[in-house]
Amino acid sequence: MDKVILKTTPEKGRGLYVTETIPEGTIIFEEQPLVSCQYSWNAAYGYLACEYCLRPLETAERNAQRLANDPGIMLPRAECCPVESNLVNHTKCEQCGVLYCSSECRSSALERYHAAICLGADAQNENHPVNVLVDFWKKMHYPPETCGIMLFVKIVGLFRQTVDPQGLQNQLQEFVHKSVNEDLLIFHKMLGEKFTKQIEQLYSLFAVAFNVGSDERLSWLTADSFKSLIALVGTNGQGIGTSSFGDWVKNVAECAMDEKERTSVDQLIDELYSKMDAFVGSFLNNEGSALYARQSKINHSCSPNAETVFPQSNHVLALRATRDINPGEEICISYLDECNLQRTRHSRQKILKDYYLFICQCEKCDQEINDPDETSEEEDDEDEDMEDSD
Ligand SMILES: C[S@@+](CC[C@H](N)C(=O)[O-])C[C@H]1O[C@@H](n2cnc3c(N)ncnc32)[C@H](O)[C@@H]1O
Repeated sequence: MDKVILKTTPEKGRGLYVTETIPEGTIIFEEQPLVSCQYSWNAAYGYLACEYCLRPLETAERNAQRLANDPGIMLPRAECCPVESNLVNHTKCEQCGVLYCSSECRSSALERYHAAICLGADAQNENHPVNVLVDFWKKMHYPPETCGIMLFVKIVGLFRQTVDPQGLQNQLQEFVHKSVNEDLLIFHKMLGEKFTKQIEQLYSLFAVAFNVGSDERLSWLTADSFKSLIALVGTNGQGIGTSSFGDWVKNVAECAMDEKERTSVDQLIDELYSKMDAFVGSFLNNEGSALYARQSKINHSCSPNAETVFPQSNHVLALRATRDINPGEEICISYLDECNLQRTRHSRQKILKDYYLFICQCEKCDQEINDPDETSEEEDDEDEDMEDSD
């Protein structure tokens, strides 16, 4: 029996609840996305990920060399790099050359969407309408990226190839939707004010690239539906980060080794992270985003009892309990990062309202309802900075 059920409440809409005790550390469920993609700038900067599942394709050593800008870097314990042992399985689309971590991923992509959107010999042709669209998007949305245009391109592919367009439409409708006015706010918050003005132009390029007007399966993709689709991704999209160097570091930490080797490996890791910090800053991962039907029903809490993780270093999401969860309790994750989660009720509510467009009604916010509506001096400064950058 499934230990998770869907329930609706007037305060938060749909949410996931558990039917039996879930001990801390349990993987509550795993989920494949409806669709996932690497961000466009991330790909353009040379971060190598499987086109289908976002698994890293660079060995940890090559990854470290690139991110630290030092081709002389050599990593010990090559057996701790999962990419190394899988290199023989790497493959590509024979038509356009995009890379896959395995023939299974290539087949899944081809069967689900890639056959309909493959650019073939035009993959590097910058004048091809799909490349013009991607380029336009990149000029609107510089790193740090929050959304990938390829998600929309792949959705086109899904609609062209599915045997059940209505079923796919229903799957999209199942994600939470906002009102048209809220959609505009989401664009603004996601991509900046400039984007709001350029959305019409983006839609024109999208419509040309995919002959939206003359493709029966895409006739629902009017300018307004396109905007709603972008807002849907803004509200429901889940970020994914994968890294072969990160995987190597984790695996090395679990290896048995003598003290001398441990000290030298730890020193090397510290040095490499410093070098990477100096060269690429916080951009260490292959990054992208995805839509998950089940995970998108999980509400936010300022004292969450679960977290989303990617234990297979690809787009397969796992929901892990971060404490024991009792029968009847709602599963909640945090939409805020660790740093914002530590802020006062006033600050947390403000960020959630400004960036996620809802008033948080979690248990912690309820308990702290009588806390003063003031932030510390430091938080006041940060709040002002955030408002300035809006
Ligand atoms: C990704 S969806 C989560 C599932 C959603 N409740 C549904 O009905 O599909 C995010 C939306 O859920 C609602 N939500 C999530 N956490 C909430 C909270 N702590 N308090 C109030 N509303 C919340 C907000 O409307 C938010 O925009």
